[in-house]
Amino acid sequence: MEDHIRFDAEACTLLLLDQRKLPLIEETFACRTVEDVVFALQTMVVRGAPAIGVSAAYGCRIALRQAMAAGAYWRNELERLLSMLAQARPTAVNLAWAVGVMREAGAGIQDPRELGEVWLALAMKIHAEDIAMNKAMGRFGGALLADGDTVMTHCNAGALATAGYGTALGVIRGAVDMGKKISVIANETRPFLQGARLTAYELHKDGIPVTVACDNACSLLMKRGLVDKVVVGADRIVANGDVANKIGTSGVAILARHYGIPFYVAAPSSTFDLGTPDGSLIPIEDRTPLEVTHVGDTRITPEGVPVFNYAFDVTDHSLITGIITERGVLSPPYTSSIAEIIGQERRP
Ligand SMILES: CSC[C@H]1O[C@H](OP(=O)(O)O)[C@H](O)[C@@H]1O
Repeated sequence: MEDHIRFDAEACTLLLLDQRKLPLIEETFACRTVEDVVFALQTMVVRGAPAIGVSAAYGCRIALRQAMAAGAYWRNELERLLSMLAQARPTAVNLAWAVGVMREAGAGIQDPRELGEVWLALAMKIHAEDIAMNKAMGRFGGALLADGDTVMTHCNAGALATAGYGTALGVIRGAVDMGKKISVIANETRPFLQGARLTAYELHKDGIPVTVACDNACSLLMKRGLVDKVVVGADRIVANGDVANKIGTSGVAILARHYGIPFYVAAPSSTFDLGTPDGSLIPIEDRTPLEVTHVGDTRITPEGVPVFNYAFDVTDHSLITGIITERGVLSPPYTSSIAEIIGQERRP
């Protein structure tokens, strides 16, 4: 599934597999303007921290084409569009990282045509490198899984959340590629159901045994010894190893610690934010109530009753057995292992 994000350079159009409609409908959503890209990010046509970063990189190229219409003022218009893009979703650091990398590469280039060529090449490099990083994570992480393991995941950290192959699901795929028999329990992950709809879709297509579980079955499944390890993705990992990920992740981590089950996080270096010292400072996206009050078009809560819909939570670094990256597996104390292995160098 390495083609769910495509860029038509001639039409300067980003083509996305519409993840809102999976698994029942496979449909492409075309982004011809920055507004289209922002809409796709905010409504989760495309979602998942690395996939958001790759899409934003192509979004910068679209912003340049759009800004050219402003004539002599194209730089001002470009900056307005880039700022709009960078603010589309607040928690996944990959979005700001990708726009920042593009801005840095374009600094000092006066000719918009030259800038367009540089940005297209860089966006394609970010895209290709994400797949390569996923496969490296698969090798490092796959070695941590034992033949016959049942691994619990939360949300979707697969090919659909990245440029292809996946972070947490990349670890699963890496172990399978090593000849290990791995089964997966995919937490459905209310309210957007990334686990039930997207992880199950990906793994079933790959022929990897997957069972969907209600989010609130987690403790029972662990207590009954049905979970050997947990592997999840991340949206932002900060300097002390605290991890922002899909809402519910911290609860899974607390239960895993209670039941003595190893809890791993898989993420590329582009998901690290060394400028933020701890997880209390990570912005948590607060999404539309409609995702909670409705299932599809059907209302399930009474009119007038408020709901919480925080999209992420923060797992304390003390609950994490290891952080799997494309540069190796980080072990506690994370403040030093992150500084040593990830460091400041996170450029593609
Ligand atoms: C490859 S990790 C992706 C990460 O992003 C997901 O959030 P969302 O579906 O809202 O973009 C989830 O937290 C995943 O772990």
